[in-house]
Amino acid sequence: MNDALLERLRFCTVLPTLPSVAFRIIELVNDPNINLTQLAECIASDPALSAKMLKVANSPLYTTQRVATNLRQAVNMMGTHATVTVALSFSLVRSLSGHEGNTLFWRRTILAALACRLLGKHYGFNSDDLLLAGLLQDIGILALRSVAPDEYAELQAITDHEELLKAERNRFGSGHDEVGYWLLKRWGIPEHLSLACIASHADTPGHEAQATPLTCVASSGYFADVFLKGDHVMQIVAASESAARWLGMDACTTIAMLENMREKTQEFEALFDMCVLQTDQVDALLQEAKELITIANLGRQRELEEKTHRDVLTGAHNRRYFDEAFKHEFAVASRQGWPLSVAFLDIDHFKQVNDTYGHAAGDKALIALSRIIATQIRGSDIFVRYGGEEFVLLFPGTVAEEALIVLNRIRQAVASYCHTYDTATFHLTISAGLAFHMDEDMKHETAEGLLRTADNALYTAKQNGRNQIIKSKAK
Ligand SMILES: Nc1nc2c(ncn2[C@@H]2O[C@H](COP(=O)(O)OP(=O)(O)OP(=O)(O)O)[C@@H](O)[C@H]2O)c(=O)[nH]1
Repeated sequence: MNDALLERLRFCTVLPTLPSVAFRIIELVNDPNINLTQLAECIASDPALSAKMLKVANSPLYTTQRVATNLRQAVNMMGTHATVTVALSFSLVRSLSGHEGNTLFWRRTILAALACRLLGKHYGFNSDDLLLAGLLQDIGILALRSVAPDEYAELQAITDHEELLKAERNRFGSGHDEVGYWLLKRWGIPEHLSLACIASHADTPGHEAQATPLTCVASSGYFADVFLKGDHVMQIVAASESAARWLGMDACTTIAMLENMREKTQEFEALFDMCVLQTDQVDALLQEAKELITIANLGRQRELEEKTHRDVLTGAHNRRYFDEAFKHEFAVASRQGWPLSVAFLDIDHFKQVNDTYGHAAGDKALIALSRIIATQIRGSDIFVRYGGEEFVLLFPGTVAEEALIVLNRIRQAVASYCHTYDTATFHLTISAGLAFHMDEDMKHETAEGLLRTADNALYTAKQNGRNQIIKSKAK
């Protein structure tokens, strides 16, 4: 930490300090032989804290079937560790918040602590430790305010937390993260908790996103800001980004966490005797954010699916898509007795195009041809690049005669199209074999069998001189 600031902190007589009960509790935290009786006695010495502990033990946050009617029972029910951390949390907030309970600082601190607790629960960490770490993470702000009240007052207008930290570093040489760490060490707070101050402002995770108690603290401030700042949707985006960066949490889970926070806020307000939420707009905004994220996710998923189902060169469906779709259409047609026409298409003498004009000209021709075919079919028809210069057309719900009309239309459109490449122009033709499924005399046992019939018909079309469609004969 900056030396000059350290000097000022050391000699400051009004630094925030904890009530004596909190110091005794810290001593107990560091004592490996701590027992529940000692702890209960320590808390009992502070009537306000005792009442609070009883309230906490019976609150929905610590739901158990039993009700604690006295402090001893409450401490027994919560166990040593939870009692220590919760008692420390409350005595800390009570003594430090003083008369300024509802300032932005305390509202953000309480909300961030709530976020820490819920994140801890979500990832299976000790949620009481995380609650306390969340409460402690910005304690350095109080220290800086005590040491330089006038100078700090000038930073008061900065509402963005990261901007505030930058301004502190400019003004004092160190920010509230380092100052907080120093203060907590001085109080004797265990290292795993005091590190929360530093973690809350680490620049980057330094490793791949991974949920740890410290990365929970690091993202908790962003969760709190969703409820505090005017531009909620931007804050939801920031919370979602930070949760992804630190914890690897997806956007839907982030929204669910925020909803959970919203639900639990009232209980928290009651426990800390503070009013932290000032707007009921949050509900509507969370709903809106949820819808936006769902739509974005669906869009992304569809885009991805589309990409994996399409041939890159021509945009036609690919073989992987066809295998699934064909199996499905064949099964539906067989079950319902619906007609299904299938055509195998092949470009005539395509090798000559490559050999004469080059592979790039062949590619361009494949693209043009695919466009022609795509414009001649219905949305329910399935156009597939089966491989190389071979294509398959599936016509669900279409009898062979209708499919034949479409195929001839395609054949004519292809034949009349003039391809250009550099200065060269050329024409192409296609041949196709058509097979049909579901008439009494044209039933196929399997999808593969149906495709084979179409392939055989294509072979006949080639044999017969190309540029023609052959409809397979009834068996
Ligand atoms: N440019 C280009 N050519 C391809 C692609 N895929 C396959 N081909 C070519 O398509 C040609 C197919 O040739 P063949 O199977 O001999 O058939 P054909 O010349 O069309 O003759 P017929 O089918 O008998 O009328 C080969 O030259 C392949 O290299 C591709 O993606 N791009």
